[in-house]
Amino acid sequence: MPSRFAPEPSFRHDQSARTGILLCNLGTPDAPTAAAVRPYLAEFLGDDRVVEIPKLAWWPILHGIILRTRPAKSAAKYATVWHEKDGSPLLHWTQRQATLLRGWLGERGHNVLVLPAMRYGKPAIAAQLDALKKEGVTRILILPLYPQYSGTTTASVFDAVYDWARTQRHIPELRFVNRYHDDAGYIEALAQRIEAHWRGHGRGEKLVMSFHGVPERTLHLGDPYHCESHKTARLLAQRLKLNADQYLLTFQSRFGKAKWLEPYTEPSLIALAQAGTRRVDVVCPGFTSDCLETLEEINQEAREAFLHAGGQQFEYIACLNDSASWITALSDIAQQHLQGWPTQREDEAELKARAQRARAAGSTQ
Ligand SMILES: C=CC1=C(C)c2cc3[nH]c(cc4nc(cc5[nH]c(cc1n2)c(C)c5CCC(=O)O)C(CCC(=O)O)=C4C)c(C)c3C=C
Ligand SMILES: [Fe+2]
Ligand SMILES: [Fe+2]
Repeated sequence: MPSRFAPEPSFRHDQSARTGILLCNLGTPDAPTAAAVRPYLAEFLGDDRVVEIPKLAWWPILHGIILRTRPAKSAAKYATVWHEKDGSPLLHWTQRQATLLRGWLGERGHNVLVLPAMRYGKPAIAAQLDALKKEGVTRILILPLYPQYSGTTTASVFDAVYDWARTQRHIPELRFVNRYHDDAGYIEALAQRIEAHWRGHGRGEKLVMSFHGVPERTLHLGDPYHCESHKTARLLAQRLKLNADQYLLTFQSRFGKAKWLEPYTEPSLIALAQAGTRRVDVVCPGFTSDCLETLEEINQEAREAFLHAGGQQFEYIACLNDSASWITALSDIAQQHLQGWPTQREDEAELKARAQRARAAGSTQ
């Protein structure tokens, strides 16, 4: 009788257990074309963590309207940020973070595999979990690249991992990182990014911290995202010694007609320009990598709106990407959650020796 579980390699007594980290981000299309954006959007907007409207009502809107019109419009925007050699900025930075994280943990003596994964599109979470297992990984830390927990993002990554686990006979040990919105290293990495920009370009009258939005309803239903975004902003402002009128927290990327978290980024920038603010510096602390939402929506569309409304100078401050202070922070966060797992090279050597001793003892009995 065929098994409903994925085939397992034969169990090997002498195989040493390895640890892996899955660095998860949102996802991106394969190319900046309508044909490539359509399946990506179908997967993304078909996720009931992202759009909570009952399927019976949502499916005709998604498939009958949105997926007929939005892919071409989104593709045109993706084309403006797509890198000739590296492709999607989101994928590029996520891959780079995975490579650097493995290297930095390696320098600290940890022998761990680190793979990047995307919740929508490729490399898919299930495929990367399969790849880790193939490498003999038996413990996996799921590390989403979302500092603030949201049901729409963090929980959706976890869903994909649980779905994969349902297909496995031999499930690896799993750990999940929910959040690091108030982690001292993450705040420090953001502060250093901003200070470096100020050193090179001077300082604006207002620092606008723009976070991705979510429907306001989710806040009233218990989602911590709004509060965690506010805490990140407050800690960052404290670290930069900003008083309340020197910075502003806003939410961007509204989708659909429902009310999302306020204040909205673009109308706030227009209001600032109209009130006489000549220069703004804009940073996106909730995005650990530059992507469509930061490079196009903020650095192109929002810039245009601010300048059009009478603003004089718009400074976009790049995301954390592969900055050294961010990779250090990410390594610290990972290390904190790896505690108790034998990832140090000497731990592994000790485990191997113990297994050999046990085998030798067994053979004499
Ligand atoms: C439909 C509702 C959406 C919710 C809720 C949402 C939450 C959310 N998203 C991010 C991070 C990213 N979103 C990105 C793109 C993007 N987001 C939505 C919609 C929602 N996001 C859409 C439809 C798109 C695709 C582009 C478009 O057609 O407008 C991206 C960029 C991806 C890229 O390839 O560069 C990121 C990153 C967060 C953090 C979040 C909730 C907190
Ligand atoms: Fe989004
Ligand atoms: Fe957007």
